[in-house]
Amino acid sequence: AESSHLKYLRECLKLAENSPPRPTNFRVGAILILRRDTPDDTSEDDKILSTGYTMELPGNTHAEQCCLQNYAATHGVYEESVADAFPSQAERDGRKILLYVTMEPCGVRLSGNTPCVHRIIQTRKSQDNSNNNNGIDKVYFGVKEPGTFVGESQGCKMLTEAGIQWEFVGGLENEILAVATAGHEKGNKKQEADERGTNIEAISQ
Ligand SMILES: Nc1nc(=O)c(N)c(NC[C@H](O)[C@H](O)[C@H](O)COP(=O)(O)O)[nH]1
Ligand SMILES: [Zn+2]
Repeated sequence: AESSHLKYLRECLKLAENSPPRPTNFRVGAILILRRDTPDDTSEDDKILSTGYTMELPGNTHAEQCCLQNYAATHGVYEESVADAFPSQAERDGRKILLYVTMEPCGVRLSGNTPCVHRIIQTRKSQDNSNNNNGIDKVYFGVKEPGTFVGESQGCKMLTEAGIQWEFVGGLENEILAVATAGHEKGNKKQEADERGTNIEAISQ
């Protein structure tokens, strides 16, 4: 059977298809989920906490940003303190808070808006500064960010430096890139090679 990781990345890819194609960003989908992150990968008590896709919310918004903002809005908190509304340790019952996203979270954005890695890190700084780390435990993504806009992506490194686990899940790269770059002008052989090339190399933690 297909791994749950690929199952959820396929769900994220479906979300990404709702995103309006633009030459200036990527179409990405994200799902925030509560689940047991067990090696055998089977768990019945998964709970979807929120979803998001690029430009779902007004403005130049990213999938991960919309996912967190949607959760915050439905729980009556500001996005900056979204983690305060995350399930308590008791409610989690040993499950982890995972973020599935079709593309590596951005470490820098050409627009200068807050990168998604910062938003993910922010969830682990709970208001009362207790180190109960009630934030996102791990990020799963299906492609490294291509070099189109920011060159060598820094997202993974920044997550590692912040002590947040991440894992690249192979198998959907071509589909994810095709959706992500639908708004990019075709025929630019250099750009296409660049966008495809970055995902051939293996990604190591
Ligand atoms: N992980 C991720 N989720 C998204 O929803 C999205 N659009 C990107 N895209 C990354 C890319 O680096 C930025 O889109 C460009 O750097 C332009 O920056 P803006 O998006 O205009 O802030 N990356
Ligand atoms: Zn982003």
